Order: sequence, then C-alpha cells, then structure tokens
Amino acid sequence: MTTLEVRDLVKDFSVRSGFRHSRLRAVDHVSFTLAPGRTVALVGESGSGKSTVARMIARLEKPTAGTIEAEGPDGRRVDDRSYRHHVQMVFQDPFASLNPFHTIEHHLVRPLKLHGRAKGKDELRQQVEQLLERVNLTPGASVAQRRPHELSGGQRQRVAIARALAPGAQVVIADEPVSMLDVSIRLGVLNLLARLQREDRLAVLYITHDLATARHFSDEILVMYRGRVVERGAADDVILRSRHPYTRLLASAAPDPESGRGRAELLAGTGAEPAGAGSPPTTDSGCTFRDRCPRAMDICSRPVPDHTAGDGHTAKCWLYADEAKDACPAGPAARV
Ligand SMILES: Nc1ncnc2c1ncn2[C@@H]1O[C@H](COP(=O)(O)OP(=O)(O)OP(=O)(O)O)[C@@H](O)[C@H]1O
Repeated sequence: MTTLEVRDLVKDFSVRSGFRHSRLRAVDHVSFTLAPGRTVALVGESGSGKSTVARMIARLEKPTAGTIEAEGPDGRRVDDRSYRHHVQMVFQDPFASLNPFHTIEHHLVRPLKLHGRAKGKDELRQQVEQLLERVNLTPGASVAQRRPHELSGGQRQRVAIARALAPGAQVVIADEPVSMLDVSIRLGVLNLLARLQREDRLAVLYITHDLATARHFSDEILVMYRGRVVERGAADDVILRSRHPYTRLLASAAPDPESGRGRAELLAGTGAEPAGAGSPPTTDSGCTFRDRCPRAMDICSRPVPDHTAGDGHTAKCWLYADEAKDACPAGPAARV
C-alpha cells in the first residue's frame, strides 16, 4: 500500500556569513509515508523546513542523509527513470511555473510525450483536452490555445495541476498550492485537488501554513518546527487535541473567523509568539521550541522523548514524561 516512504530525511545547508561557513540543518530526521488516496499535511511557519522536504522528494535537492523510496501500483520499487513521472509537484506560484511564451497545450504535450502517455497529434490533442476538462477548464480545445497570461491565477494553478497529472503521477506534492491565489478561489482549487485525489487514488503531500485547510483536506498532519516534526497524528487529533505547546500556539494564532484577529496578537509581548523565519533551524539535541515555549523547563535542553497521546498521535515534548515530574511537582502534564 505504500506509495512513497520518507525515512530519517536530513538536509544540511552550508551558509556563509562573512568569511565563516556554518552548517544549517533545515530538515532533521523527518519520516512519513504517503499512501494511495490519502493526504498528509506538513504544517509549520516559514523556515520550518517544509519546502526543503518537498524539494528533496521532487529530487530538486539532494538529501544529506535518509531515504526516499517510491512503490508503484504493482508493489515494486519505482526505479530512477520512472520516479520522475511517479512523483509530481505543484508549486506555490502558478505564474512562475508556466512559460509565458508557450501555449497551455505546449505545457501539457511535453509531459505526455516525455512519459510516453500519448502518440500522434490527434491522440495528444485529445489527451490535452481531457486533462483540461478534468480540472474544469472548459472548453478544453479553446483553453489549450491560450497563453498563461490570458488566464487568471486560479486557472493557471489548474493548468499546473493538469500538468502534474499528465505523466500519470501517483504522488502529488502540493507546496502551498493556493497561498498566492485570491482567498475567494482557494477553496475551489483545494476541492479540485481533493476530487482528483479520490478519482485517481493519488497520494498527496499538502504543504501549508494554514491549519484549517490542513485539517479539512488531510488525513494526517505533521507539525514541523525548525526542521523537526514536533507533533503528528490524525488531522482531528492534532488540531482539536494538540499536545505540543507549539501546535497549540499555531492553532491559537490562526485568525478567528469572527474578529479576524489571531490569538498571536493577544500573546504578543508574552514571549510566546510563534517563531517565524527569524528562527533558523538548529542542531541542538534538546527541544527546539524551548526558547519560546511558555512552559519550558530545564529538562527541555535534553533530547526530547516521544509522548504517545493516542493511536498514531505523538508529540515530542518533555511535559508528559515521568522524568520531568521533578521539574513540575504537580505533574508535568498538569502544566499543559
Ligand atoms: N538553498 C539554501 N541554502 C541555505 N539555506 C536554505 C536553502 N534553502 C532553504 N534554506 C533554509 O532552510 C530553512 C528551511 O527553509 P524552507 O524553505 O524549507 O522552510 P519552509 O518551512 O518551507 O518555509 P516557507 O513556508 O517560507 O517556504 C530556512 O532556514 C531556510 O533559510
């Protein structure tokens, strides 16, 4: 049943400041499985390492350590040659990912030809039209002749999705697929992705800042903070029964639909604000969130144990560990 397995993925970047080089661990031992017909969401703020994970899966970046293995519908390991059509990516910016000089047809014909999905002009044209109609761009024959600038942002993202499907992908990595689109059309594009996933039993990795859509469109959520997965589990468990203080802070920072204000604003100045891009990943073995955590204890500088909160629901946090009892006489969990 496994379609893609990511095991202990690590990515270090070498960064230069002045004459000095240092190592920045952008992704720190991340593991998960993508299965047909299921969506896993990677959530976290800017700089947490989500896109680096996506880029490694799409082979745009080489892992420092760890493995990524794909399995085809026949249960066999997908070889290097087939990997490129097995795994496809939908990028954040639909305009940057399409060439303004070429027609939509050109964008779709290329992957169809490259991966041997159709031969001859008529078959190619027919497949292009079918792909466009599947993503609700109708009439396909007319949309195929347009250029990217003649389409809206939402329509361009639908073309990008059609292009990802063209090679017959089983795995789709959607990296913030709607964050650059107008709020009013975001849901339509996400619903489209969900429908295609059901129809083709795609395995989807959905990368987002947005906890609400992560919960609605995903089966499982992994919360990343500074390169590490700090909490994971079934979508409802992670959002409604969050255990890690960072997940709770993220959830509370999500805008309140009524007031439009996030609780992050209310927390401002308490030292408990969610960390943004200003918090680079670290190789420290303690909890990476402890310098901002409102519930930090001395023990948090030690390697963090996994707390099991329920079936498949885990959080990397000292608050629930027996060893932390001394740090909090009322019992560590009482501090949550
Ligand atoms: N090519 C690179 N060279 C050096 N550092 C990099 C490189 N790419 C990413 N990083 C760093 O790795 C960390 C993780 O970045 P990444 O883009 O994966 O985060 P992200 O969670 O996807 O953020 P965003 O939501 O803003 O895209 C950041 O600190 C980033 O500055």
